[in-house]
Amino acid sequence: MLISAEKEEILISQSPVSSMSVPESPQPVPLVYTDVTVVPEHERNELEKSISSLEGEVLELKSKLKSLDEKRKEVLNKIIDTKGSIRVFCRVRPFLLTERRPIREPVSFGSDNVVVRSAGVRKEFEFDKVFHQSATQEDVFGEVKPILRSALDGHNVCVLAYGQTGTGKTFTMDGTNEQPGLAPRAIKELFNEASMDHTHLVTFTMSMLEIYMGNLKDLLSARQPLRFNEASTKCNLNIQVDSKGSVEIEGLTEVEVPDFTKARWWYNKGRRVRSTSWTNVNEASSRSHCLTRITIFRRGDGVGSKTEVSKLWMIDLGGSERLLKTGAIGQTLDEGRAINLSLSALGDVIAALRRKKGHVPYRNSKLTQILKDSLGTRSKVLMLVHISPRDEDVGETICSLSFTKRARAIESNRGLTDELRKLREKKISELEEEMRDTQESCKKIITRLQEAECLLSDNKKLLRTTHEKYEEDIEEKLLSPINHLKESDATPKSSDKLVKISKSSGYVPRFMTSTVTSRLRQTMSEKEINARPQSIRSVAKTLTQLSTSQSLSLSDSRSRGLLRRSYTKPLQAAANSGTPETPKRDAKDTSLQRKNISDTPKSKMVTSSDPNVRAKLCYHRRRMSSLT
Ligand SMILES: Nc1ncnc2c1ncn2[C@@H]1O[C@H](COP(=O)(O)OP(=O)(O)OP(=O)(O)O)[C@@H](O)[C@H]1O
Repeated sequence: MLISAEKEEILISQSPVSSMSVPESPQPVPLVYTDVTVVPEHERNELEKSISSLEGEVLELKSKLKSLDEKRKEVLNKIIDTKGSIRVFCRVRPFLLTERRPIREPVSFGSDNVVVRSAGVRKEFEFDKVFHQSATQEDVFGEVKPILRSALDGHNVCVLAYGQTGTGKTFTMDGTNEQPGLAPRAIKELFNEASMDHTHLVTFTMSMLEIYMGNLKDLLSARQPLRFNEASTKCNLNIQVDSKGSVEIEGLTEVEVPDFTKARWWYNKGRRVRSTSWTNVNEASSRSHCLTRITIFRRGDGVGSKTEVSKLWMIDLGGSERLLKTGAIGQTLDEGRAINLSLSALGDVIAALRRKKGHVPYRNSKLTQILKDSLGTRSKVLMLVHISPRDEDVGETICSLSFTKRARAIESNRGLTDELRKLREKKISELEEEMRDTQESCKKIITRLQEAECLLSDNKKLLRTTHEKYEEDIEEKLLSPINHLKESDATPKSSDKLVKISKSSGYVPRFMTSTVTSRLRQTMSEKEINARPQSIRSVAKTLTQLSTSQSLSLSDSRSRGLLRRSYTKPLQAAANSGTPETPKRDAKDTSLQRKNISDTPKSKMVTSSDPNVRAKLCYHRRRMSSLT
């Protein structure tokens, strides 16, 4: 926004101040030169009006956005509940380069079912979604994304990777640098979504831990033990449940993650610690469960808004091998038992929740104790079961698939009649349509909100810049009358531009009419005059104040009277009394006042610090040389 500036100069006829007295009216009034910054009052008013209307618009848009956000939340929740708040996906690992592909593959699959053939027996398992061997990390993440939105909406969310060793759990959760997995993608998505939330302030913290043989190990702790069984304050952490049922792990490191880069850094650190500790004990990572927790703090931007806290757990579970088949003994057997116990406890909890059974056996393992508040009724659970395509792994594959069968959130499609299935699909697609519409409306409002906020901030900056500069100048002049007068001294000489004002004509140009600030200064000067300052210095100050008032109406007899009084009384009093009340410097001040100021005023350009605003403002130098 450009504020137009006017350059106006006035010449007011004068009689020199050297006489130390002001003759009675209609004698000439002392010469006063001034240099003031003018932000025309009407423009300032317009700016203030625009700011207040923008503020109103921003408030209105935010409230619309809030109600749309509530609607979006509700619709998403319905979609997730209709699909099932505990969903189970299956991912089939492709054959590795080192693996021999059998002539007749034991595992075949459709979009939501897997069929396993073994020793002439055919077993079919249904899932919410099956990811084929060719499915990319992007495809998998696409299905997980809606549940992340749920986490940001305040629900606790749990994403678990389950399966036999070597079936791709870590590949799905962590991925590689070229093909990042669910965890880094999810973290990135959370930051993305948070940055687009205009009604809440969203912040995140991160924790990582490992469960090995029933012990908890803090993966982000500054001090890491070399071995798992080594004494460490960060091993064997205690699990606490507060009165609201919220689970907390005592002493677990929780780091603030302000952005994705920092979050990724911590995540990689935790993964490194995990692999290092496992190298040291010479074991494979499948012997432990690795848990990553992102805690989400979501606070509304209104005064007194509460902070909602929710958790997103991303868990790479230990391998679900059958102990008899592996022929494990000693520590390996113990580890296998511990893993199987906790996996079986997890299966029991999920099955109890699915059946909506009164008692849910959370206490049977550390894993289920930790996840108690994230597997419950208000939570969303996503289990990704991984299977191998190999002939040799058929037994393990059937075991894994049977485990997840228990965990299915909704009645399997097989249990539904065709009609019910169609109805369910129709409902989901209607809800998804509603969701798209709501999101579209949200986007439009966000765009307008961003524009309004940007304009508002520009206008505020502009108002502040001009106002501050103006106030600064006034302050400077009030504090330093000598400097001001010196500056006036340098007033340029372009007399041809000067405007003569006749006192008798009563004509006052528009720019001389009072503004808010000038009235303020006038009041200040009046106060000072009324206080009858005794020193010349005070007189000089008063004069300066009067002179800086760019719009003091000189046709006003009161103003002229003030000018006269301010010049005569204190000076005369000083002269009459003969008291050397006036210090040398003050005498100099007076002589400075007497100086004829004749330089041409320079119009300064003030540009807002914001390059978008670029408002040019002229500083108006006004000359009040004489009153005729
Ligand atoms: N979908 C896939 N596409 C390509 N390679 C895969 C895929 N899934 C797994 N792999 C590869 O298979 C191997 C084993 O995968 P991964 O280590 O992720 O299995 P895991 O189930 O986590 O094993 P463990 O339980 O021992 O940790 C890795 O070399 C991985 O790169």
